[in-house]
Amino acid sequence: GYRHAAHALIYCKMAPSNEKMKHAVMMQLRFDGTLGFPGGFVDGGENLENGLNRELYEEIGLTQANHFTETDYFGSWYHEHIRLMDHFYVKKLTENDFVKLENRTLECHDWGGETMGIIRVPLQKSSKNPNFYSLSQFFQHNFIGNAKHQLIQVLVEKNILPAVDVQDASVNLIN
Ligand SMILES: O=c1[nH]cnc2c1ncn2[C@@H]1O[C@H](COP(=O)(O)OP(=O)(O)O)[C@@H](O)[C@H]1O
Repeated sequence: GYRHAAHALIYCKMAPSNEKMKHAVMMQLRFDGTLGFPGGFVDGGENLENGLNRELYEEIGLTQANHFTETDYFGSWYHEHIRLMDHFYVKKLTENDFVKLENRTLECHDWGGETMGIIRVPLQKSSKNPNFYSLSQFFQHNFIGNAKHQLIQVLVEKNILPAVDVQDASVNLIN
């Protein structure tokens, strides 16, 4: 047998007045020092979405109004070496709801334990050097499991950044 986990990428579109950041994408600094998405193990008997919503309440204070459902399902990956089936969900929130979650994190059960920080993925281009993507530096960090791959796939599929820019940032370290 194997265990199940569920993780979520939450993002929002920023107000048009925000010229540098068109979107915000949430990730977290985990207790083990790596970057990943909020979420965790789903207990036996609990359905995936219920498990995910429970984990997201503990980590970022997700409330009923923003609960994940089957329509937010993105895909699953099996990690043979640790016998884990990881289920991935993606949801777009309003900027207001996104910011509320960021702020609530500091008062959550898991703060300072499993969750060492909620961060926004740096998506902006340098104003001085148009070839420079903050993302290329960001990709140099260590990510848990296939979180980096999940991030890349969502950035492209949800049209958060042009595919060519994501590709550039993932193959070139420019600074
Ligand atoms: O963002 C992610 N993407 C893919 N897999 C992840 C991510 N975060 C954690 N995992 C994997 O799922 C397992 C369970 O998730 P959880 O967040 O509870 O981590 P933990 O067991 O290290 O506390 C982890 O051991 C890790 O292998």
